[in-house]
Amino acid sequence: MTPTTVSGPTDRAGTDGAASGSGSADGHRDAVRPGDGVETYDDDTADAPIRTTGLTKRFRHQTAVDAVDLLVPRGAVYGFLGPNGSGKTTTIRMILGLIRATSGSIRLLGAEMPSGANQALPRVGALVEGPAFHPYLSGRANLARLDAVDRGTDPRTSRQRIDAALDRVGLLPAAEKRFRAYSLGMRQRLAIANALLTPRELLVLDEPTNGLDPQGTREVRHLVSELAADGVTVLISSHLLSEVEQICTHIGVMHVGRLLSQGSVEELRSRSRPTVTVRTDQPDRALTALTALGMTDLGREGPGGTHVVGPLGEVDPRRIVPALVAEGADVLGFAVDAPSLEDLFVELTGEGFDVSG
Ligand SMILES: Nc1ncnc2c1ncn2[C@@H]1O[C@H](COP(=O)(O)OP(=O)(O)OP(=O)(O)O)[C@@H](O)[C@H]1O
Repeated sequence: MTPTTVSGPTDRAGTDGAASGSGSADGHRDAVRPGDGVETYDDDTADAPIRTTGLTKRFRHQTAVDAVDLLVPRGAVYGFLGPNGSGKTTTIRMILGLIRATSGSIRLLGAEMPSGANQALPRVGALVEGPAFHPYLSGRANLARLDAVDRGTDPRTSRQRIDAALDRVGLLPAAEKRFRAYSLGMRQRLAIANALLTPRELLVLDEPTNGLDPQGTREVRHLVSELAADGVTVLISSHLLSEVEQICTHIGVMHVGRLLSQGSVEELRSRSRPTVTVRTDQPDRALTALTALGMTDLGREGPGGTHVVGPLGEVDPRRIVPALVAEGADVLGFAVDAPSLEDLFVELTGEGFDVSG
């Protein structure tokens, strides 16, 4: 694949033609998607930096992206998640005007894409597949080279902007080191510095932690958090939930071209139902006690059916152990577990995220 960066009004943007059927996604707070599992946002999303409506891309007979209504609110760190091949990169490339949508519409920082590319893209820093860095040039010289070919930037301020970007990603002390001597994390931070050569309202990072070791992943995560704290909206794609979960305010889950779910992390977590597990020698009594509290869908698991398990529902967990004791059920173990986001996604997609990296 050809390495690509979009960092301002490049001549790639928008040259691939307009999205067909591109009705304007107006500022209304409309339903994100009329399907199961996809949330609407309660907050005001009229100025959402990214909003797609019915975004679709077909490659010959394959529908790589299928009617996706993506909504990235201002100030969000939006984790765009899904297994390999689920359509994340294709969606991102359409948003940035790098490929033509088959149908649907895209609003990027208030501009219709790709026709409004010149208006929107200078305010977007993007990392898609990584820029082509020269191994024998220093980090600084590499940025100077890329800055020089970006016709949207002012050459007179180049040095100053490069230093600011290197400083932003913590690479100023290593600015004169050759690129080939950089660690993977440093290389990725340099790529992000390239996307930050001018101030950006929105950063679009496609798999920025791909191939990084845990240290490099932490570096990128830390950098993204800092940028978000400065008010930059971030769309970050990953096939590894665990790599981005802790920095995301919002999450969207892609699966086979469809956006199965999106919403704030809070909303998604609130959808997961905590489960109660009681380990006891008297499971029948435990079942009686829990049923009397109003719990339903209870079952017995474990060796000899000694684990009584069921959803907590509306029951106050502090009432459970006293009720069990009052019923004469010895409590050998008691737990209330909230399912992780990972559990929720397994439920949604029928598969977990690729944990092999
Ligand atoms: N130019 C293309 N021509 C034909 N098929 C394509 C093209 N680009 C992507 N696809 C197909 O579209 C589907 C979605 O690919 P895409 O790269 O968007 O997924 P992804 O979620 O970004 O996965 P990954 O994390 O592996 O990049 C895949 O089945 C891929 O093979």
